[in-house]
Amino acid sequence: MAEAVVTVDGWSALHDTRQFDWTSWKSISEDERNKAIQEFEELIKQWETVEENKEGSHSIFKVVGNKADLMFIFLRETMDELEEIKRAINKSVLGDFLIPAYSYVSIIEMTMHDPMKAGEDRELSPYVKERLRPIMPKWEHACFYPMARRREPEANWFAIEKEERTKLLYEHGMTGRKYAGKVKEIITGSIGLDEWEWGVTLFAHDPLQFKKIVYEMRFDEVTTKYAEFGDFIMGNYLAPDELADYLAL
Ligand code: VOV
Repeated sequence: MAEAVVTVDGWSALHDTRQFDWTSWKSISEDERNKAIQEFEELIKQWETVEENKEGSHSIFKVVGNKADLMFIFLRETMDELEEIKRAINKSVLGDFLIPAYSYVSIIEMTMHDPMKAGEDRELSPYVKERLRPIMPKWEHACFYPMARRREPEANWFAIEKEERTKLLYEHGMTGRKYAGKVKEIITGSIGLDEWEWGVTLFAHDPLQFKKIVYEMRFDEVTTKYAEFGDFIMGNYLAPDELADYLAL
């Protein structure tokens, strides 16, 4: 029987996308709009303090397609904190206009089995610790999508030997390394938490790099043979001081 790989796990993640109710937003007074923005900016300041203390991380993106208007990504030590954040958004005045579109709940993970050093366990080095509790880069673009590994009779990821999985992930990692400095990734595990098995969050300065890396990886055996993909969502970074401009009419 194939052996499960032990994972090391880090911060919990909430990807929360919202449609913005522009029609209702237009119907309130400018004064009410300004108050709503100020209140939300205070909320963002609280999240910034958490990030400065390295107790979590957050980023907000303006979604390009019509799947949503905004994508919030939060990383926190506990699921309680993630639920509190969702509630705080919903209780805020701006929250009345942020209509839930889609969400994804997962936990940052790495395997203990080091694909770069087949047969060896990973040390809990400062590098690994940092990857499990990362401060998200404030790069211009992010792309999120959920994934699963195939469980077909002729291609069952969960039935092949650990050494084979390590080898395939090693090849995958080598493709990924070509994108150093261009694409940063956060892999979150969602088995038992959400519909798919992993969440992939990518950051880039140039969105073309998302297309290039995902295309190139389609030729890695781990993807060709074993990967299933959910919907992709792509957004442009919204800096905290841009919120008022974003909402201006
Ligand atoms: C930006 C580049 C980049 C780099 C360097 C990179 C490296 C690595 C390494 C070394 C490892 C193994 C980790 C561990 O836990 O030891 C992984 C793991 C994983 N990846 Fe990755 N990945 C990248 C990028 C990257 C992309 C673009 C994708 C999606 C496209 C595709 O076609 O899949 C992806 C997926 C995954 C997944 C779903 C997992 C979990 C797999 C599992 O089944 O367990 N990933 N990834």
